[in-house]
Amino acid sequence: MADDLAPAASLQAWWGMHQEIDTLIITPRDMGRIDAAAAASGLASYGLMERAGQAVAAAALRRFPGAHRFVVLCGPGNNGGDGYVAARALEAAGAEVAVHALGDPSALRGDAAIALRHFGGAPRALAEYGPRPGDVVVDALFGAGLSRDLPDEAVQVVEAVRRHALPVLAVDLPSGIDGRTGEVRGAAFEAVATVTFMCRKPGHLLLPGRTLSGDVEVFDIGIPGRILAVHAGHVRVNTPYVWRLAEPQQTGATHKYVRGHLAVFSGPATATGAARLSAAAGLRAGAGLVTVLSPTDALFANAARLTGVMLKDVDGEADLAALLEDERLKTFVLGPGFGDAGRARAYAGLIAAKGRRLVLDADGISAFRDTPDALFGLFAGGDTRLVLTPHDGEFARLFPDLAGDGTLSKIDRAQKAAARSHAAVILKGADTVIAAPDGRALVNENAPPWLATAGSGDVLAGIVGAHLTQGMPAFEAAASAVWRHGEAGSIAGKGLTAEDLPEAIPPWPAA
Ligand SMILES: NC(=O)C1=CN([C@@H]2O[C@H](COP(=O)(O)OP(=O)(O)OC[C@H]3O[C@@H](n4cnc5c(N)ncnc54)[C@H](OP(=O)(O)O)[C@@H]3O)[C@@H](O)[C@H]2O)[C@@H](O)CC1
Ligand SMILES: [K+]
Repeated sequence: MADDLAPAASLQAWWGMHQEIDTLIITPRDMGRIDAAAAASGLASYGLMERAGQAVAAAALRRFPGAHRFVVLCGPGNNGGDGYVAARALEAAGAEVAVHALGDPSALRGDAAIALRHFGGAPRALAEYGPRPGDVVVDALFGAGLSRDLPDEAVQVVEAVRRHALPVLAVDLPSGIDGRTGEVRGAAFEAVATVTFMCRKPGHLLLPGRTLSGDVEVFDIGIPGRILAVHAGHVRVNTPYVWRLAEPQQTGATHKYVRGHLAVFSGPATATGAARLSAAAGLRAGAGLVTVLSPTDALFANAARLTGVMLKDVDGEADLAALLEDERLKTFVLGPGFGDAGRARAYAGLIAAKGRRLVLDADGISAFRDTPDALFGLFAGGDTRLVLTPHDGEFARLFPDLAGDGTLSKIDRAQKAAARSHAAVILKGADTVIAAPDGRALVNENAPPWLATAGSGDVLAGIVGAHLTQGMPAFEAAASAVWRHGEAGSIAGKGLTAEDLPEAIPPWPAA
């Protein structure tokens, strides 16, 4: 089709070759591979630990100038090793330092054992730590290697530190946060700040890890970018960097039909507002033309409140089939306020059969709760033409097994769902994840908390539709829509209502 302006395959290749370190999100497993590859390339691994620990000490001194005492809690692995380096550096800076170890320090291996030797002091047992006012806790118990729930001894310290409201600076990750999923394993420190190395991990971006990590400082300990790039996986932060090449090109000569025609299905007379929000957002986000397709009984309700958006009555499959004869109608938004599940399934079937693109949201998603495979089959062939925009509840309707699998991270769930459904999936939340059927995934972080308001999802669906109908590939259309939606939330500001959002959608960022 003429709307395939940027072929998905070349964007995929670009993704593999251009890796801005700030955008990488690396799982603990891949970070382990990176460590191993760095060591195999001749990079002295203790040097990495030394730089990591020094960075932690520098952050502690900078952030907590009024600390009476730094209490460094060291675990049984390399996270503990970073802690011993930090303790040594803090002492060298003239600070008062107490070190407490989980487990037997003489059992430390490798670089962590070297770090303890350089520290030179004798750590006291973790259970002997008694919090005092003025303490700043440097948490080096567990980082990337946390493999099960925190041991009781550590849980007790987490609770004592919380009771005394002591500030915590976490090394790599707050202990208790699973770096792969962002979930809490038993208990976790709540850090004022976290110093991590080279790149952020999923646990820094996925909730609740995102909140518990506080400010995340990423420190470059000197692992070459070429090693990171080889093992970086397919997960990135959702920034314009990752989709800017797919932005719709607009010239002075761009005709409104070239910018694409978007159609949004309205619900019945009692539920028309959601579709109008989508339509208004679609127009503002750059669709050349937007039409609300309305049941006849809702025409007046819609007509009274639409400007700039066109209106057409569609009362069933025959009407829609006739409309689909118009090749310029490329993209549909189905679901906001739609209501009628049977009709939603029939409409989705027709749209798929005619090779059009579909944003399936809200009631459109729920309509397939008993027959998700039928939906996935509709869009199975060719380029990705379906975008699904579920929140967690809607996700569980289409993918109950994935929703119920506690071993999966939110990123894993979105990736598996995208592969299964042949759709770009926007798994919504404060930590929205966008995934493509080919395995690429993005975690979004620009949405302000007040964006979670009634109707906000309808606006997002409209922006996605606008991007699709301008020819963006589905994944890039979805990701950039989530980003612009987040920006709109910040621009509209605290106390916004969904009606404020379309006007606040910003222009495309400068390339
Ligand atoms: N990335 C980099 O480039 C660099 C990374 N560096 C640092 O290395 C850190 C990763 O080190 P790591 O792999 O040794 O893991 P870490 O978090 O110390 O824990 C592993 C130990 O804990 C144990 N253990 C696990 N869970 C447990 C539980 N619930 N309860 C009890 N025990 C448990 C586990 O025992 P096991 O599971 O084997 O029985 C093992 O002994 C990383 O976060 C960063 O700080 C820097 O030094 C510089 C370069
Ligand atoms: K830690």
